[in-house]
Amino acid sequence: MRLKVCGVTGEDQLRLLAGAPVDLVGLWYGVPGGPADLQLAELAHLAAVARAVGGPEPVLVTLLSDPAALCAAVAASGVSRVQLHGYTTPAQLRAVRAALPEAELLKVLHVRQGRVVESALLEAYQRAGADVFLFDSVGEDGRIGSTGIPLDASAVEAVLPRIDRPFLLAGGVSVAGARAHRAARQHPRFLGIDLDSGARTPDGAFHPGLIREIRAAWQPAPPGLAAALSCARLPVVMELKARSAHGQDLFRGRSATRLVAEYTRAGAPALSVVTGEWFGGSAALLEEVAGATELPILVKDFFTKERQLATARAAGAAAVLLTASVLPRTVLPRLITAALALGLTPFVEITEEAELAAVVHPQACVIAVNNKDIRQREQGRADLTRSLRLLPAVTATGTPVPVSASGIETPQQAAALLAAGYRGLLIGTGLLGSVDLDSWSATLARESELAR
Ligand SMILES: O=P(O)(O)OC[C@@H](O)[C@@H](O)c1c[nH]c2ccccc12
Repeated sequence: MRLKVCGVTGEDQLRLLAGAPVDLVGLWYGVPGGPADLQLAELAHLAAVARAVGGPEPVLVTLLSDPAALCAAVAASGVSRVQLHGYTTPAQLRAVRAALPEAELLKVLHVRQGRVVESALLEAYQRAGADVFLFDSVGEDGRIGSTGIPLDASAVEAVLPRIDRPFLLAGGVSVAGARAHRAARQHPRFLGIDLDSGARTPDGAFHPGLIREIRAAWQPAPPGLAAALSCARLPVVMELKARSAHGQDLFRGRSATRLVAEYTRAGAPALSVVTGEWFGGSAALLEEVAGATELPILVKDFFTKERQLATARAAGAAAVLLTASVLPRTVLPRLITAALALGLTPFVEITEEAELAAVVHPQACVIAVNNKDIRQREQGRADLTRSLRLLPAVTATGTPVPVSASGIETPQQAAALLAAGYRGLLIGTGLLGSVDLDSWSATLARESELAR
């Protein structure tokens, strides 16, 4: 995520921001009457200082849309990013694009009274050569730029399906505001945020501590389970399960935090936490794991109600287990849809091909074949051939990462399932019981290299 701080007027501010987590600084030029407006010479001087201190890169923020004036400002300052903050028309933007072919052009989209003022022109701006969009709120009185007014999330979300450029969000950006913009923050084209008043103490001074807090709050969540598995060298969801179905203690005195550290060192792309009581799990276990990792977390419990999914999400889940064999046929589709609406990946476990019929939106789900039988509380023996048998049917649903779960004990078994075409594995007991996790995962890496 990129963070831009707008309205810098002095060298001392640039030096202060060089030590803060800031990527871009906005220098105002051609903003008549604006509190941070600079003369051309000041703009050029501050841009030079910004380059010299090696901190955030400058952006020329302007209400101008005249190509000649903008060319002169770019030439004098050497700033190659231009934020067109006014009501520039697509034709004007096209002329600026032609005059400054190398510049990065950020077009501001104004949000006023619940809608994007330029909504009808989005495609035209894209065709005219806008590189980035920046949503900003307009004051009641029509004032634009650094209004401090919180940006309307639904107005932004309404137009996101139509834009194919990266975008920044601005307008009263604060720690508290991050929540309302969750959907936009998770959008693949979300580029970052732009702050002005939110970055300052009441006396107007920039405050690195505040900026750091806002950055942390707005940082998009880590990638979902499917993405994490697809990019992983070892696509193994490593599970924290306190007890086996037979009541055997699997943590053996190790804390959850310590296990998280061991799994992370072994290269886990994602973790699974069993919160179900049968397996000695609890909400406290999830809380401890969520506090100790940034990796996506799959929560394994017997979810039957939408409310439970929301609770899991709030506790830090990225994915939730939905067990096809124990959920009535009408309930599974409802829970899948509810999970997706909450931004959770449904991790749907099946044991028979027929159960796939109730899996809606398979492209957005991770579908796992459970090698044990959960209806017998996992007491029976594992049958890894079930995974091999069901793989073609699972793949045919269009799920991006078919997973084989349960009963995988050795790295050799794991490598064989990956070689057969599984894109992910879920392993608990085999890892928790191994004496040396690092060598377990090193063996798997070696075996799957050989199989390739
Ligand atoms: O420990 P194993 O055999 O590697 O299995 C892990 C996981 O699949 C298993 O814990 C599990 C599968 N389905 C569940 C449902 C609830 C709780 C736990 C589970």
